[in-house]
Amino acid sequence: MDNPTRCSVIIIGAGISGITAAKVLAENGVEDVVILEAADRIGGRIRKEEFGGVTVELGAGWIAGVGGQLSNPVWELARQSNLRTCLSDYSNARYNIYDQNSGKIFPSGVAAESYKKAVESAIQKLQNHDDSPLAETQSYLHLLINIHYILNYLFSSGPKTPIELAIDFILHDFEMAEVEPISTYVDFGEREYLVADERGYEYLVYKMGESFLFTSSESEEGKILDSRLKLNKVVRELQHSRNGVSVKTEDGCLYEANYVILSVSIGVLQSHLISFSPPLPVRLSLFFLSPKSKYKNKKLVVNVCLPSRWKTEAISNCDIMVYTKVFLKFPYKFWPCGPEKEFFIYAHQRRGYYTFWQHLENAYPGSNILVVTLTNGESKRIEAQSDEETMKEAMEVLRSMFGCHIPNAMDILVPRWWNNRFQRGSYSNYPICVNHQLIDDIKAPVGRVFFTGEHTSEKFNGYVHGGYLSGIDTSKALLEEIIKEKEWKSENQSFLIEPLLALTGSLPLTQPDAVSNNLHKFNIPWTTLSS
Ligand SMILES: Cc1cc2nc3c(=O)[nH]c(=O)nc-3n(C[C@H](O)[C@H](O)[C@H](O)COP(=O)(O)OP(=O)(O)OC[C@H]3O[C@@H](n4cnc5c(N)ncnc54)[C@H](O)[C@@H]3O)c2cc1C
Repeated sequence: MDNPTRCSVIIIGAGISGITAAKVLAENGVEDVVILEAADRIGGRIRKEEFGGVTVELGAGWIAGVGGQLSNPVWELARQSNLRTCLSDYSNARYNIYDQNSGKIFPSGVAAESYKKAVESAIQKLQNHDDSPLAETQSYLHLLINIHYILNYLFSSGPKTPIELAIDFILHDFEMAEVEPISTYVDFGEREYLVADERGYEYLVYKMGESFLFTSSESEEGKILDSRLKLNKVVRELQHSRNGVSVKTEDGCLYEANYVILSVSIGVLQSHLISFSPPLPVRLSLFFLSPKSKYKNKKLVVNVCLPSRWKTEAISNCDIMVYTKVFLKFPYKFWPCGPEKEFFIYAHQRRGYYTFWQHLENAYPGSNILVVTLTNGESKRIEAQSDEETMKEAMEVLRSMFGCHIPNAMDILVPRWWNNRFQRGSYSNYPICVNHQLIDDIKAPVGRVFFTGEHTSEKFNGYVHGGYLSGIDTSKALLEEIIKEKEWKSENQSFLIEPLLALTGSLPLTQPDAVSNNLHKFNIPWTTLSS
C-alpha cells in the first residue's frame, strides 16, 4: 500500500452538504482538505439526466420555500446562476382526480369536498380530544405539521375507498412527508419552483465547487481538475482516535487527517457500508416494571446513556423515505394541458399505485413527457422489477384514465435510489413527534468525526437547502474546534515538549496525552423516564 495521503480535513461525500462544507473551510483558510466521493461525479442526490430530448432531474427537482420574508439560500444560488425554473402549484392536483372505474375526473366539487371534509373532520375530532397534539390546532400551518395525526383520526380504520387512499397518499407521502416541512414554508415562503434548465439543478453544486477548486477552462462549464477532489473513492473504513483519523477506500488507498466531515446519507449510515473503529457509540435501554403507585404496572424505559453510547440508536431511529420519479416519453400528448392541469391523480384501490402524475409541458413545452411519482414500498417494488414491467403497469393505468387509444410510451427512465448503495433512499424522514435529542444525537460529532448532510438539519431535513445549510453549520463547528485545539496546544506547550525531552532521556514518559480533552465529546450520562 502507498504512503497515506495526509491533510487537515477529509470530507466524505461531494453532495451539496460536502461541497458547501469544503467551500466554507477554504474560505476560512483551511484549504488542505481531501474530498472523497464514491460516485464518478459530484452532486449526490441532485442529479440530472438526458431523457427524451430534455434534461430531467432524477433527484431533487424543486426549490421549495420561495417568496417569503427570508430568502431561501438555494434560491439565491439559483438566481446567481440564472437557473431556469417554473412555478409549480400542487394544490390543483386535488381537482384532477381520475376515477379508476370510469376513467373520468371526479367532478371538481366531489374531489374538493372530500379533501376539505377530510381535513375539517380530522381537526374537529382532534380538537375535541384533550390529549391530542392538535387540541390547539387553529391554523393551516399547525395542521400541516400534524398531518399524520389527522389522517390517522380521519381514517381510523385506515382509508378505504380509492379517493380516500389517493388523498391519504398525496397528503402523507407526497406533500407532507417530512416532520416539519413547515419550517421551509414559514421561513422562506410557500412557493415551489421546478428546475427546468439543461445544466441541471446540479449546476449549483458545480458552481460552488468551482469557486474553490481548480477547473479546466476548456469548455464554458469547465471540469473540476483539482487533486483535492477524488472521485470513485468508496470509503469503507474509518478509524478515529484522539490523535486523528484514517480513512480507507475500497481500492485500498489510505488517507489520514486531523478531522473528518462525513456527509453520506442516513440510509448509507444505516447500511454499514462504512465501518467505524472504534464502532459508533450505542445506547443501552433497560426495561422494567415499576413497583411505585404512580407508574404501577407501566413499563418504564430507562435509557442509560453511558459516555458516548448514543449515536447508533439515533441513526437507526431516523426513517428514510424512498421517492421515485418515473419518466415516460410519448410520441404525442394525450393528456389535458391547460391551466391548472400540470398535476393529476389516479385513484386506485391500492394505496400509492401510480397515484401522482405530472406533465412536463410547463417545464419543457413539446417534450411529451409524463412523470409519475411512487414512494416507499411501491418504489422498492418497481426498483426490483424490469423497466418493461413498470412501463406495462404505467400504461395500463394511463389507459384506464385516458382510454385504450393512447399510444405506447417510447421510452422509460426509472431511477433506483433505494438500491444505490451510495444513497439507500431519497431523503430522511424524522418521526412526526420527533424528540429534538434525536436530531442532536445524529448531528453531534464523535471525537474527530463530524456529521453533516440534510439529515442533520433540524429545520430543513429532506431538502436541498437543508443539505446546504448543514454544510455551513458543520464546517463552522469544526472551525471552532480547530481554533480551540490550537489555543489548547499553545497554552500547553510544556506538555508537548516534556515528552520529547523524555525521549532524549531527560524525563520519564509519564506526562498526560498532549491532546485537548475538548476533542472527545463524551456525552454527560443522562437518563430519561418514560411510560
Ligand atoms: C428523488 C428525490 C427527490 C427529491 N426532491 C427534492 C426537491 O424537490 N427539493 C429539495 O429541496 N430536495 C429534494 N430532495 C432531497 C435533496 O436531494 C437532498 O436533501 C440533498 O441533495 C442531500 O444532499 P446531501 O449533501 O446531504 O447528501 P448527498 O447528496 O446524498 O451527498 C452525499 C454524497 O456522499 C457520497 N457517498 C455515499 N457513500 C459514500 C462512501 N462510502 N464513500 C464516499 N462517498 C460516499 C454519495 O455518492 C453522495 O455524493 C430529493 C431527493 C431525491 C432522491
